[in-house]
Amino acid sequence: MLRSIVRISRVCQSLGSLPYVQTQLGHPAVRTMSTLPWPFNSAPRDFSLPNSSWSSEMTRLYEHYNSQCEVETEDGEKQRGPWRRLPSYNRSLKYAKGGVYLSKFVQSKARLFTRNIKTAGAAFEYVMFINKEEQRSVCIFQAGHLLEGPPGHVHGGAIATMIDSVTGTHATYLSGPVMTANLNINYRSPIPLGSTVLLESCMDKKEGRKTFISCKVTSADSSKLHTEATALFLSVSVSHLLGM
Ligand SMILES: CCCCCCCCCCCCCCCC(=O)SCCNC(=O)CCNC(=O)[C@H](O)C(C)(C)COP(=O)(O)OP(=O)(O)OC[C@H]1O[C@@H](n2cnc3c(N)ncnc32)[C@H](O)[C@@H]1OP(=O)(O)O
Repeated sequence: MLRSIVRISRVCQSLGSLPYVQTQLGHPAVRTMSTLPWPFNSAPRDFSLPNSSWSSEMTRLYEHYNSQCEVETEDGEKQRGPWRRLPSYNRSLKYAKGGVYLSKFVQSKARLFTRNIKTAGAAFEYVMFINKEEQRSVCIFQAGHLLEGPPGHVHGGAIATMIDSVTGTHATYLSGPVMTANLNINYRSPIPLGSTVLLESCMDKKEGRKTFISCKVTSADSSKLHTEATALFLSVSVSHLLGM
C-alpha cells in the first residue's frame, strides 16, 4: 500500500513539472498526492541534472543556460530569468482503460523511452531548457555508445527520437496534450558518437489544434549543421492521449 502511494506521488510530481499540466491537472486527489509531506513525497530521480558521464562541453553548456534560469536584480534580489530548465523523469501518468481511478494510474513496467537505461552516459543524456518569451527551446544532448548506427556515429532513429521528444515537449509546453502527426527530417551530416550537440526548436505557427515546430541539430559550437526537421503536433484530449 505504502509503495503504491509513493509510486503515485512520483507520477504526479513528474507530470506536475509541465506548466500546462500544472493548470489542467487540478483534480483534488492529484493535488493532494503531489503535495504530500515526507515520507510519502520521496523525490524521483531527475535525469536532466549533471552526472559524471557528462563531457566538459555538455557541462559548460548546461551551466550557460542554467545560469540564465535565475537572474539577480540591481538590488541583489533573485528573480526568474528568461530560461527554464525542464526536469525529466522516467515515468509518465498511465490511466487504465475504461476508467480513471487513482489506484490504476500507474502501469508499473512502463518507462519513458529516452530515460530507460540506468547506466549514466550509455544512451540518451540530455537536458532541455525553454524560453517562454521567445517561444523556443534548446536541448543539450550527448549520445552514448548504445546509440550507434553507422560505425562511430549516431543512429538516425535515435536522432529522430530526440527531435520528436524535444519538439513534442516544446509543443506540450505551448499547447497542452498533443501527439505527433507529422515529422520530416533531413539528415545533413553524421553526428559522432559521444559528441555533444544542440537541438534548438522554435514554434513556427499555431492554427487551431495544430502546432508547427521546427528544429535543427548542430554541433555544440553551432558551426556545423547535422539535422533539420519540421513537425506538426495536434492537440488531443487527455483521453485520446491515454488511449481510453
Ligand atoms: C505529450 C504528453 C505529455 C506527458 C508528459 C510526459 C513528458 C515527457 C515528454 C516526452 C515527449 C515525447 C513526445 C513524443 C510524442 C509522440 O511521439 S506521440 C506518438 C506518435 N504519434 C502518434 O501515435 C499519433 C497517431 N495519430 C493519431 O492519433 C491521430 O492521427 C492524430 C494525430 C491525433 C490526428 O487525429 P485527429 O485528431 O482525428 O485529427 P484529424 O481530424 O484526422 O485531422 C485534424 C487536422 O490535422 C490534419 N492532419 C492530421 N494528420 C496529419 C498529418 N499526418 N499531416 C498533416 N496534417 C495532418 C488534418 O488534415 C486536419 O486538418 P484540417 O482539415 O483541420 O485543416
